[in-house]
Amino acid sequence: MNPDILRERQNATFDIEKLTNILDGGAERTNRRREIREVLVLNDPDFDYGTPTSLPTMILKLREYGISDPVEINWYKSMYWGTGREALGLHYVMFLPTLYTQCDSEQFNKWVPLIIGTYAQTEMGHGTHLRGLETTATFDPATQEFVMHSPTVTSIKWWPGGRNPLFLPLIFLSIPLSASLFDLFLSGFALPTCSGIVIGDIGPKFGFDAVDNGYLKLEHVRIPRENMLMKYAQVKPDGSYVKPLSSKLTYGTMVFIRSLIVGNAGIVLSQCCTIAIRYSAVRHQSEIRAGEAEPQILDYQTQQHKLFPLLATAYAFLFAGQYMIDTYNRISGDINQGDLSEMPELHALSAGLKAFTTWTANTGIEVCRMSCGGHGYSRSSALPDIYVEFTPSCTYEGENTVMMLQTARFLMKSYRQVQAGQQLSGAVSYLNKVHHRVMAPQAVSSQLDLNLNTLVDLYEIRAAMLVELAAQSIQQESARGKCQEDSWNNSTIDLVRASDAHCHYMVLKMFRDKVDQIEDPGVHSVMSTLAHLYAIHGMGNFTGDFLQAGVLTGAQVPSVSKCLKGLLAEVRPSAVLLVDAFDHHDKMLNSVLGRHDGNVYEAMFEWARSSPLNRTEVHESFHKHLKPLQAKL
Ligand SMILES: CCCCC/C=C/C(=O)SCCNC(=O)CCNC(=O)[C@H](O)C(C)(C)COP(=O)(O)OP(=O)(O)OC[C@H]1O[C@@H](n2cnc3c(N)ncnc32)[C@H](O)[C@@H]1OP(=O)(O)O
Ligand SMILES: Cc1cc2nc3c(=O)[nH]c(=O)nc-3n(C[C@H](O)[C@H](O)[C@H](O)COP(=O)(O)OP(=O)(O)OC[C@H]3O[C@@H](n4cnc5c(N)ncnc54)[C@H](O)[C@@H]3O)c2cc1C
Repeated sequence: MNPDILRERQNATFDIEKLTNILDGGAERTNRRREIREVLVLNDPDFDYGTPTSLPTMILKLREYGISDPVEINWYKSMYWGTGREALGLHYVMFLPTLYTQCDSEQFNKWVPLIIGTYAQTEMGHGTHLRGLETTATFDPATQEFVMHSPTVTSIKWWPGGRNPLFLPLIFLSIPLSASLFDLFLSGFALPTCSGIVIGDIGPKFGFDAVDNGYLKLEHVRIPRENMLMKYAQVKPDGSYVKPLSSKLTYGTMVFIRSLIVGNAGIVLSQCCTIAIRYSAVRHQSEIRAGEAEPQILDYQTQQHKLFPLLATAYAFLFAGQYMIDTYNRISGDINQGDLSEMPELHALSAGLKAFTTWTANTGIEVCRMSCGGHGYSRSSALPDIYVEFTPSCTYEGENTVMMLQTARFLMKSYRQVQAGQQLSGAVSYLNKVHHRVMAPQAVSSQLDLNLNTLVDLYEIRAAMLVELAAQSIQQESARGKCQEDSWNNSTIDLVRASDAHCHYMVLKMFRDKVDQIEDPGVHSVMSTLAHLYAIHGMGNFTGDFLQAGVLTGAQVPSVSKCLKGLLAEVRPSAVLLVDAFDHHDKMLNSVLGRHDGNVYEAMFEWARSSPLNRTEVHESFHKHLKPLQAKL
């Protein structure tokens, strides 16, 4: 083991295993995760690490081992495929959940055990604006069929992931907005040459190469009436339409995956922090004091400033992900029972946190890559691949700006309710204080109060102020004679800013609440330091907001920076131990720089030597191109 990394692991001030257990949701979950990793994957003789041919093996193994819990499936898949994607991701996170939530019982029993599918909602002309989808589904009572049709070039279904040559069944969204199981295979359309079906691949993408994203054009294709997913809405044999309790129930799968994405952003950021911080512990470069040995780059304050706030953010997002999925499970359970009262709040929270966490993690991955210098740009670091696979999460499952505006819609509605004298509950209850002006700037002392609860309060006041400013912008636009829609559009910068601040406050509050639950003194101390770092770093990035909210004075601004530097120094001794607690296996990280043993250079040389370009002493291109050219010169 590299001596630097060995030294970093001495003198631990907290129990790493206990922190890993907290991240997993308990010691039993840690043990189960490791059992899946060590026994069911790494020590499985059939395991052929992450190669496409092993996809069928993985599916059969999941069935052989009886793994059906979504979290355990994710543990198995992430071990099997490492940081890469695999073609069936969409099947597990969108196709199956749609069948689980939108099929009636007869359809569920008929389809769920049998098929693998994809999710075809986006069209060439519309991905965000679902009410603008153009594909039509026209019911023909004479034949009890829907006639599916793509009337325009912009209505061609575009992007469905995992459209394999066998034509996966599709969850298909069409106008009137309803979901149907469009099963090319089971409906007898087994080949693209069938009349009415034009299908293909949309071509090379930025990344996401393990997933074949396709297109599908339909020309008056008929499918049985029974293929419409009829749990919430039905078309009866006589053609009468039974409306769902809410038209937004069809959007349920997107809310589910957005809720999952929050925790995934934390996982991806934790992977990148593991790689960058371990590498920074073994990389020596330049000098701090003339004539002394080159220091570990982790001892540079700028390197700590790049990585430690991201480390704190990774923990914050992992805890936010736990909160988000627990909230999703609770509210979707109520929805299943017909209680839709918290559906708007679930939508607003999942939409906002999905955007907030993916934007932050997306930027953070690049900071981690650049903090590793040239070796960060090598594929051996795994960082370029992680970035390429993660970055579309800012676009898919709800484009981030649009998601922030959905949250803003909920915040504005809540603000108007408070103005009308209503008492709010839930995540926006802090807006109650706006009405009673309790949000007035606190008499701030000359010293910054670093109590975590006080910091949460300051973020709450910042969010409330920005919500009020956005509402006032809309009111001012209306006062200038603008219609409601133009008043909204002319305030969308303020609205996104308010949603971002609301999400920032929510994430910090979740982090503080999680720290409060930690009983082990050592773990509580180090997590409290990270939560402080997350809060102070955000205050440094958005100082203007806190000044504008009257909760920070100009005289206090230097103390924010001073406090930040102190917290960086406080984290330094525990940095490697804190990424060890994420418990990412080398095989899954697949990163020369992030190895647990820190033996980067030897591994990098071996990795380079294995490059295809090094298979022969002289590359064949010399003999094929250069040598003949030399002969002519
Ligand atoms: C392994 C991972 C692989 C991932 C591969 C990627 C797959 C994909 O990307 S699948 C396709 C994903 N596509 C999307 O996410 C589409 C995004 N667009 C939408 O969700 C919607 O178009 C919208 C929410 C942006 C707008 O919907 P719309 O029907 O136009 O609603 P309005 O904006 O007019 O708002 C009306 C009203 O409805 C409420 N609402 C909207 N969505 C939901 C929801 N999901 N749940 C509950 N309520 C919802 C909205 O809040 C409004 O309420 P009020 O303000 O009370 O009127
Ligand atoms: C890797 C990948 C995989 C995908 N897989 C699938 C899949 O399996 N199935 C599927 O159905 N789809 C899939 N998609 C499509 C994805 O869901 C859409 O791309 C996404 O919903 C964004 O919609 P859009 O592409 O129409 O972008 P647009 O909405 O056209 O966004 C373009 C710009 O317009 C802005 N904009 C749009 N509306 C507003 C507004 N109201 N206010 C302010 N600004 C606005 C956006 O902020 C953005 O800056 C995938 C996409 C990617 C990248």
